Amino acid sequence: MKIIGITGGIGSGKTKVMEYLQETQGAVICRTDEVGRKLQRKGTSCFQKIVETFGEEVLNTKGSLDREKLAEIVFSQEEKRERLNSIVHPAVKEEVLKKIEKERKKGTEIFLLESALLIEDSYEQICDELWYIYVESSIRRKRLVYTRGYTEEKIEKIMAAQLPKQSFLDHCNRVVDNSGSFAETIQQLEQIMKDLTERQTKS
Ligand SMILES: CC(C)(COP(=O)(O)OP(=O)(O)OC[C@H]1O[C@@H](n2cnc3c(N)ncnc32)[C@H](O)[C@@H]1O)[C@@H](O)C(=O)NCCC(=O)NCCS
Ligand SMILES: Nc1ncnc2c1ncn2[C@@H]1O[C@H](COP(=O)(O)OP(=O)(O)OP(=O)(O)O)[C@@H](O)[C@H]1O
Repeated sequence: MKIIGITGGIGSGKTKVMEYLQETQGAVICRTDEVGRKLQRKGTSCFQKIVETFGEEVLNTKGSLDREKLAEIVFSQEEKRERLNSIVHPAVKEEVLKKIEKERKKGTEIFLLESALLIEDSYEQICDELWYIYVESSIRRKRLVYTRGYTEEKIEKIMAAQLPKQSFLDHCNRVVDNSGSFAETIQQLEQIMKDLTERQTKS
């Protein structure tokens, strides 16, 4: 099974790329954002630790995590973000490793793992390749305001909490430039898949 890590800054199109490869290549996909969200549900051990660390003010009226409120805190204060990361990230990695084992046993050929934080969390050790989905930050800002209704301020703070372009370039094996139309991105993805198939045939 080939494990490919899909990374890049917020709003670079990682999910869109993964969904395309899921549809066209039958790849199995795993998003750490989603895994994290499940592990933070009311009543879980992560949830418990978050409430102990951040207090009940990060809960909504239903007693679940108020993600917007928590985002406000952790994207403004590095020390708080590190505390949240230290609660959530190890649990996410454990879950991801379980999923990988399950798919390996099923005979899955391509497993795609998506996160903005693959490099920080040393997923290089788990992935056979890392792909950097690159989009110029001004275009990412426009897409995030338009599609998610994020404020410019929120986007700025999240971007500041993520690695700069050069670090992604230093750690990734391939770069997909998704700044243009998605049709242009598809062309790059097809080229990469062709290269992967050729390498596999040769080895
Ligand atoms: C702060 C939280 C509650 C905000 O939740 P919300 O549902 O509003 O946003 P979501 O989780 O979809 O994240 C949106 C985007 O923000 C970026 N982001 C999220 N967490 C982080 C982080 N710790 N550092 C840098 N960027 C991050 C990613 O690009 C992500 O795609 C949530 O992001 C969180 O718990 N983050 C810490 C855990 C984490 O790193 N999760 C993601 C990978 S495991
Ligand atoms: N080439 C493109 N042209 C226009 N819009 C695009 C393109 N690629 C992605 N988008 C849009 O940009 C937005 C962000 O893309 P997506 O959600 O895939 O990013 P992401 O990298 O997964 O974000 P996050 O870091 O939050 O997980 C989405 O609304 C998506 O439809």
